[in-house]
Amino acid sequence: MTIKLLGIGKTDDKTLQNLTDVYIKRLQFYNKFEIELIPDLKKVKNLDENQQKQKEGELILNKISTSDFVVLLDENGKQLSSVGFSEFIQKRFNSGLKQVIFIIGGPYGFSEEVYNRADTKISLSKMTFSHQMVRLFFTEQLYRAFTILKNEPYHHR
Ligand SMILES: C[S@@+](CC[C@H](N)C(=O)[O-])C[C@H]1O[C@@H](n2cnc3c(N)ncnc32)[C@H](O)[C@@H]1O
Repeated sequence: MTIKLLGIGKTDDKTLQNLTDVYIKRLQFYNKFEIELIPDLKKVKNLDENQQKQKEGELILNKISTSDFVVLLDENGKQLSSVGFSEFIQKRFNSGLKQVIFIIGGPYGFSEEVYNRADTKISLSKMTFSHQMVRLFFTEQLYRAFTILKNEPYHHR
């Protein structure tokens, strides 16, 4: 099963990118993990909030296959412990899926169409983080989940 993280816009902060890269690299030992970044929309100043969400939503939906299990990272989603998240990942493996795709929204979140396509929503906190922070926090939590599933001494319960 491939695990993909889909986001919008590149990370312009080198420090955050370098930290995220540490976990991306570590994840390769456990599973096929890919990050795909949709380029930022051009001329966003001419778009209102809804138009931007709509356009980003179309780009996101174009990247999803019918067989994908789609998880939105959303502050209003379900909150899980790290052990709970590792169980969530294990359940996806057990279902024999080809790909699970986690999606980080744009500055205003997701369009209705993207919400409708989603299989579930997961929150990393009730607080709102920047999309670049979410890339780092998510990759670390996914790495942690694999170490929990493998009984490795990274996570202390
Ligand atoms: C700047 S936030 C957008 C916030 C916006 N208020 C919204 O309605 O989603 C950009 C993206 O980062 C992700 N994000 C931010 N905080 C999060 C959290 N606490 N848990 C999960 N994802 C989060 C979401 O994917 C969100 O769409």
